[in-house]
Amino acid sequence: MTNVATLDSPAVTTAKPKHYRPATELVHIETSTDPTGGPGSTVRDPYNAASVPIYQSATFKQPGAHGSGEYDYSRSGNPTRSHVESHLAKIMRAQRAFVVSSGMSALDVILRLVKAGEEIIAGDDLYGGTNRLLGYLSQYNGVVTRHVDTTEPLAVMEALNPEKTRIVLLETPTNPLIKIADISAIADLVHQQCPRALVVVDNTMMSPYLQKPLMLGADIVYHSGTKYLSGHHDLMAGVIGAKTQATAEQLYFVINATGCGLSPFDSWLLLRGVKTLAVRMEKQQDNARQIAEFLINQGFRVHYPGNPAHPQYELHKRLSSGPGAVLSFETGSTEVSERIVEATKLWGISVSFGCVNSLISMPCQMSHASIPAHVRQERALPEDLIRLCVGIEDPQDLLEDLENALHEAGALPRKSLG
Ligand SMILES: Cc1ncc(COP(=O)(O)O)c(C=O)c1O
Ligand SMILES: N[C@@H](CCSC[C@H](N)C(=O)O)C(=O)O
Repeated sequence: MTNVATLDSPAVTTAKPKHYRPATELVHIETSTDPTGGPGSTVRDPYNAASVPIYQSATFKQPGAHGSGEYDYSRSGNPTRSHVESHLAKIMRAQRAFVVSSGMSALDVILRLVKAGEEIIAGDDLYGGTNRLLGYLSQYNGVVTRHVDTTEPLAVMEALNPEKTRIVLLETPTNPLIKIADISAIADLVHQQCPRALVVVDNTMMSPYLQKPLMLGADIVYHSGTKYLSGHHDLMAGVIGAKTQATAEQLYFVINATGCGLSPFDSWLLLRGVKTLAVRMEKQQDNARQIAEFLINQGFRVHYPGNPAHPQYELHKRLSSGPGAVLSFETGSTEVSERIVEATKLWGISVSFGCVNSLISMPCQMSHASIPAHVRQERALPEDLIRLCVGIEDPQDLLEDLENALHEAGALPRKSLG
């Protein structure tokens, strides 16, 4: 059934997988010893291995001169990669999923669906690397991005151009200001006004455990698999979910043509990580709620969708099943923020998030440093912003370490805002 040289990728089935509750679904990997795959399974394992094997092979021998084997070359398809892709398709409620070498490479694959002269609409608060890639397309490929406030569906609507808009790219919550975009309302508007446009959601901060954008009207969802999906900062990966077979085929073509499919070993690591997503996310989120509450009580301006004072608290509750474990806060002084970051002992000073360890960073100097200072200023990204990515440690230790750092930096006591 495979046609690796052109559009279709190997090991694909149209069978509908059985759905369980989220924590069960993450652990339960469907395989079959049936040579035809079996119901709900896209990948067969002749030996019934309890852990999906790593097919560390670049090529696959063919049954004859005309090829026709299910796999021929790992750039085009690999059984370990197929396993994780079919598992993630089920979890994201996607028609098809693809795993690639990083979150940025997932976005790169998606953006290749846009031709010169067409336009992208994206947020004005978004990950620095995303901003950089969009800037590159504008400079070298003739694809302009209009940055708007995606917390306002009307702002998106006003930027839509039925002839030109090809992609509306949403991050929700945004990195690092944790703003929320109404995926459903925006998807409805876009589909009515620009039937050719695709609504693409970067769901990295939520993971499919907390939010499923394809069920909210998005056409494509992607994640940095480097973050929650793998959970241990021991690999780089990108995960794409497509709502329709037609979109999936276009994406697969680019992945095969450019060669960014995830390696067998990293596919295996990603699959192992995904199984514990529910327990990690529940614990990290629980810890994050406590940290946010502590900071709010100290009078800091905290950005966290679990905070009832967050301007889109109710909207986020409608879109997702939880606030997640990334928050940011302002201190009022870049120097004070630097001192806080450097005074922590348990919180690692590091970019990225979604790891079992807690991390602290200053976005303007780290993850978002590639956005020029004047653009950061125009977009009101505070230079003193501290981002916290909460891990699975004992929350009391995290709170004590943070409180000590705040004292050491001279950031406490502050007047409580109540
Ligand atoms: C929201 C968001 N999307 C995408 C990416 C890109 O992912 P990766 O680092 O895996 O390329 C990142 C971070 O790097 C991110 O924070
Ligand atoms: N030097 C890197 C910075 C990566 S930031 C990773 C992550 N998305 C985050 O928000 O912390 C780069 O230039 O991309």
